[in-house]
Amino acid sequence: MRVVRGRRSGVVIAVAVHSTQAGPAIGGCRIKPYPGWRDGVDDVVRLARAMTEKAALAGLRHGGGKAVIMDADAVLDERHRLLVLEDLAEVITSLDGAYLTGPDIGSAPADMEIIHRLTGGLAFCRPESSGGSGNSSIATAHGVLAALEAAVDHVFGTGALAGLRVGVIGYGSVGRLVADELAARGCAVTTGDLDESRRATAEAAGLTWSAEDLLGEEFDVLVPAAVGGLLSEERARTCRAGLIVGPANNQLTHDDVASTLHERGITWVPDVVASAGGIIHAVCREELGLTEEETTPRIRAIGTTVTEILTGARDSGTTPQAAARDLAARRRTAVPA
Ligand SMILES: NC(=O)c1ccc[n+]([C@@H]2O[C@H](COP(=O)([O-])OP(=O)(O)OC[C@H]3O[C@@H](n4cnc5c(N)ncnc54)[C@H](O)[C@@H]3O)[C@@H](O)[C@H]2O)c1
Repeated sequence: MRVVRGRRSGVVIAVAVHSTQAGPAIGGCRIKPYPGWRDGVDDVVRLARAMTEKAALAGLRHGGGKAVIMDADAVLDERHRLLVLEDLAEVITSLDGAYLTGPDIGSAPADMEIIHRLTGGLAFCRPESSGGSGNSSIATAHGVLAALEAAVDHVFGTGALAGLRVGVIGYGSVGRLVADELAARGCAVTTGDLDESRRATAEAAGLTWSAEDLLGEEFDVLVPAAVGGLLSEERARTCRAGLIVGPANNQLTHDDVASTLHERGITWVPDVVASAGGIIHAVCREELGLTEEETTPRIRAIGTTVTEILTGARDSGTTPQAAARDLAARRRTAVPA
């Protein structure tokens, strides 16, 4: 773990490397404000740990890591942003290849191009025009859909999506792709976003827009596609969805929430599985040199992993979270594909 105040930017940067057992740690760079630097450090540690599980479950030769840039107001002008990226690149370089970064909340492929250049290649998801795999949202959405199809099959005993009532929390880059695709497949999709300006696009795609708290509404499937930490103990006790599966990282405020959901008969697919499409795409395209056609089945395999986790949880009477951790540990010690 490195926590520094950037000598150029003055901004606090934390980089956590949780594991390099399977290979270099991989995980995005988050730029957002935190109440205090300790909150940012707590966040980076949780996120890095989740990345280790995500990489193991995805069968990647990587461990988990994460970077957070604790920008006071999360608005960096171009000049300041460059100074921050130079400071981050310096930290990444000092880790001697143990950590590879990528985009996350607040950072983008253009930032990765700069870090890639400054670190001699230690960043994923540069723009396609620069030889990278670009924005990961499409691949992440494909992975969520693969996870959702498998989970629907497991929970409702049918792979048919048409007619399901689905709530999508957050109509951003990934949420929009997932919501629109589900609507196109005949689901009754309700979505909502703090950003009301997205409403017209959603309604044009045939979705129902809701300003209500979707966690309290009745759905067959709930897709958390906004920020992490929406599922607290209290919300888990009142949630009325049959199945929860979505891309938001670190959806649970605490591990115990997984037990509460389980006891209430709500199937929760761990986000470390459902959100892995983007990272699988980046590694397959940029590191393994696979084509899009060769990469797609690797993303679709998220569905097989979901089935394995949910079946394992049912057979052993544990939560999907416990089953996912167990499977991640087994895959980490096996030789990854
Ligand atoms: N983009 C990827 O490839 C990727 C990969 C893995 C995980 N994720 C995770 O998936 C989630 C969505 O990612 P994204 O790239 O679509 O982000 P995004 O910023 O494009 O979209 C998130 C949307 O959620 C909205 N939002 C925030 N808080 C909300 C709330 N409380 N209620 C309703 N809406 C709210 C925002 O206004 C925004 O429109 C994030 O948690 C992200 O960390 C994304």
